[in-house]
Amino acid sequence: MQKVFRSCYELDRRCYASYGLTEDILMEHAARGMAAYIQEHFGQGSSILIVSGVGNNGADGIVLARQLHGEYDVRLHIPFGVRSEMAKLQLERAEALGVNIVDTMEDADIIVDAIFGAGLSREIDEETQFILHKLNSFTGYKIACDIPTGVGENGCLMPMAFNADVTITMGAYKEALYLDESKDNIGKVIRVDLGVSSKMYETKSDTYLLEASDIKLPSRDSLSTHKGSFGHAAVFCGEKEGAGIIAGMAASRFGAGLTTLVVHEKISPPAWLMHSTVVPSNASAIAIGMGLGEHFESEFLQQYVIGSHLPIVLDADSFHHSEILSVLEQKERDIVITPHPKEFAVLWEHVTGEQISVAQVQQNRFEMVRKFNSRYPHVTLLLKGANMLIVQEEQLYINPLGTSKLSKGGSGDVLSGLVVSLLAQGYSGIEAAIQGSLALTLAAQHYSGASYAMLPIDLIDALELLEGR
Ligand SMILES: NC(=O)C1=CN([C@@H]2O[C@H](COP(=O)(O)OP(=O)(O)OC[C@H]3O[C@@H](n4cnc5c(N)ncnc54)[C@H](O)[C@@H]3O)[C@@H](O)[C@H]2O)[C@@H](O)CC1
Repeated sequence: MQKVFRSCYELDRRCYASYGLTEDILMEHAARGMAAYIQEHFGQGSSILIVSGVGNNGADGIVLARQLHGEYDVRLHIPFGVRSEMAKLQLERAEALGVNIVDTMEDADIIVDAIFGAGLSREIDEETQFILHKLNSFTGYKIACDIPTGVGENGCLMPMAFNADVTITMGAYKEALYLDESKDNIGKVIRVDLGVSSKMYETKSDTYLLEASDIKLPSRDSLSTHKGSFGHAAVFCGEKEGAGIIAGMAASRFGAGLTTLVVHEKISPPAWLMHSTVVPSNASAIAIGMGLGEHFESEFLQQYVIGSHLPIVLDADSFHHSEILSVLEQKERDIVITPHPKEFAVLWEHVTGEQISVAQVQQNRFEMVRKFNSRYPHVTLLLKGANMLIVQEEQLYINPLGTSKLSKGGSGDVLSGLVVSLLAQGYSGIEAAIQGSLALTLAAQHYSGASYAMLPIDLIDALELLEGR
């Protein structure tokens, strides 16, 4: 798990004030990080086009040009001149060394975008957009310095951006790198140190980036166990029964000792899932909403969902049921909610009366989940998306490991099943959401078929592969 920050300017300032470092030292390390990546992945003599802007992001690019000059075929393009003191100083040094400064941009083995980074504060103008379109059309491997040009401080496109294969980010991970809208522009993210280790550079943060190594799979280490040792997940199966069945299968496959589908009428689930018209008395967690429709009577929901004290996962149709949403007020209960952006907009209107569009949710994902959390801090919210956001008690976790293989009906039902399974096995709400989301994304990564072909059952099967990875 890594810390994530909204901005690194304060962290840079601390390096100067507390550690006696200078901008020059930090910048030398920023460029060194990019140079090391290039030296590791590309042979000497490869051509590199570096496009530098007016400020310190541009200065990083100029330093990189100096560091690689002589070893690589470096071409430095500075379309708008230089403005910051550091950029001026770095340009003087590069010129003294004889770095090749070019007036035009041509394709190269490596394209480095150092036009705007953390300082981008408004939409980029047409000339910059023209440059970016040209850079994006080149075939060379694309590296963004710190943050791709055109990605704003909250991660939104302003209005378009450099399409990086890799973003080499300076000092610490930034929130701007994890908005769904710009995921394709960011590419892979690599963080580099700026002259002190990340432990010394970083301060406190309430936002974390989840990594594959954070997964903690359900433990079956003890030998003296029976099915009752691993909890009993009760999964409501509504009008579209397939959704509940998928969730039930995922719950069972992810370790729940018993899984029961709570049904209204007879269905034909797989033989290894039980079904019942009531929530079993020994259930240890429930999940409701997947394909629910209007299947269950109010009194039934009152008795088995709202009146229950069991840990609960609310998904899908739950967000359209104001009576089910009364569960959110229950502070003594582990509650995990797993809306996708459209469901979040519906939920938001229920809880605030304020109408918001899906686009508004998507452009303000971090802000929206924090606002929700300030109303319901005890509830674990998992906002689905290309980068899932999980929040509870002011702690926010980003799961960036999702893949487009998951963009298919049924993936969300699998997620609900994973989370209820973990709740049933005794995980807290926040741990169940974190671990369920990690298991989902890692299982998808393990699926080795074509990216368009994965079915929910493949995802459930891939859960088997997580142990011992
Ligand atoms: N201590 C430092 O200052 C360090 C800076 N570093 C680099 O410096 C970058 C930040 O540098 P800056 O703060 O100079 O910012 P940028 O270089 O990202 O932007 C330069 C300036 O452009 C102007 N600007 C903003 N939006 C614009 C727009 N749409 N059109 C035209 N002009 C616009 C702003 O005045 C901004 O300060 C980081 O991303 C990182 O790459 C790193 O070298 C680490 C150390």
